[in-house]
Amino acid sequence: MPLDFAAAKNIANVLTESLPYIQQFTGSTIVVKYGGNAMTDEKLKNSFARDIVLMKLVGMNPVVVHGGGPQIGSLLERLNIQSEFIDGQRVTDSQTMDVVEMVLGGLVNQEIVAMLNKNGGKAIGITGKDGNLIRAEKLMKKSAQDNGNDKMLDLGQVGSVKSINTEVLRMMEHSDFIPVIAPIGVDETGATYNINADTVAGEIAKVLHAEKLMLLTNIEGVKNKAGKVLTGLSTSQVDELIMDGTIYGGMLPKIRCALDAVNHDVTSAHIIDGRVEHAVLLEIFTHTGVGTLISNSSNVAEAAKAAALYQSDQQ
Ligand SMILES: Nc1ncnc2c1ncn2[C@@H]1O[C@H](COP(=O)(O)OP(=O)(O)O)[C@@H](O)[C@H]1O
Ligand SMILES: CC(=O)N[C@@H](CCC(=O)OP(=O)(O)O)C(=O)O
Repeated sequence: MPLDFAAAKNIANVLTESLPYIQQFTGSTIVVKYGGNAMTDEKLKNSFARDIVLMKLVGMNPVVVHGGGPQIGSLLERLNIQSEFIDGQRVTDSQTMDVVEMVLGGLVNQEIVAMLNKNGGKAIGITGKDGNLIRAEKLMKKSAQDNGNDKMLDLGQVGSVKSINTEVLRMMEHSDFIPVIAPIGVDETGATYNINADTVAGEIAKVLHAEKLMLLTNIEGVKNKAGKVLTGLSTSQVDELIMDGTIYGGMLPKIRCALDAVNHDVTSAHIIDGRVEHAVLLEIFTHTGVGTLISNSSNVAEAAKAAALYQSDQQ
């Protein structure tokens, strides 16, 4: 078959565009929260796996943290166990905790490991219990005021992250292994906790001083009032969008964890559309990316990029 010069030139252009990013990010830690459609659609699953394996091959240090809310929901339904959410957190009694642990620590975690390995990676699945990776404590949630007093809601075995033991992750950083982490924590007594996956990804990115935190979701990115995707946001712009109600619901915990990360040594956080094939690679290796970049204004280079993107979005 004769060489298609136009197609070949296109491939060469893409490869050259990625070169400065490969040089910039070699040796960097990139924490990726994997969830949504990217985790259920067969084509997207493989494209995600190839992206992560390629990142490792070119010298980056990808750390995968996964969700699995819909998968937990469907097993609970099959078992006829009712499930309730308060502010995006699943109320978790001990029966529900067993299902959460089975689904996140077993089925979902091992499926991702197998998928990465099938695509040439060396993934290792762990939960927050392994090597005491995630020390958790019980999360008590404040509800709206009740007769002027704060009412505390008991969410059962839902946890917040108390500390992360980076030892096991640091070991993998200097090897071919790719960690795949299920968001389950443990306390000093050995009690198990169910933790929101975005929160775990953010906390891990913070302690590893990651270059990037990438949160895959099922929407194009953070949108403005008119429904247009905002490709770049600084922390002060995010505050404004929360105050005026443009960011609400499920996007709130995501943006809060992205903000917290960039305020604690993570260079940038990205909320990206996991429905796009190769979303992770496109975000890292191209000039434009495929979602919303959030950066701390004290990081001059990233903030300038975010501000420029925000300006062009407003036009
Ligand atoms: N400003 C905004 N831009 C984009 N999505 C928003 C915004 N504010 C609220 N949302 C909502 O947040 C949702 C994403 O959160 P969620 O569904 O909980 O994500 P995931 O399931 O990936 O964790 C979007 O589908 C959208 O309905
Ligand atoms: C406390 C809590 O709500 N935990 C989540 C953990 C999984 C998760 O976060 O999955 P997604 O990212 O797919 O939503 C849950 O039980 O669904």
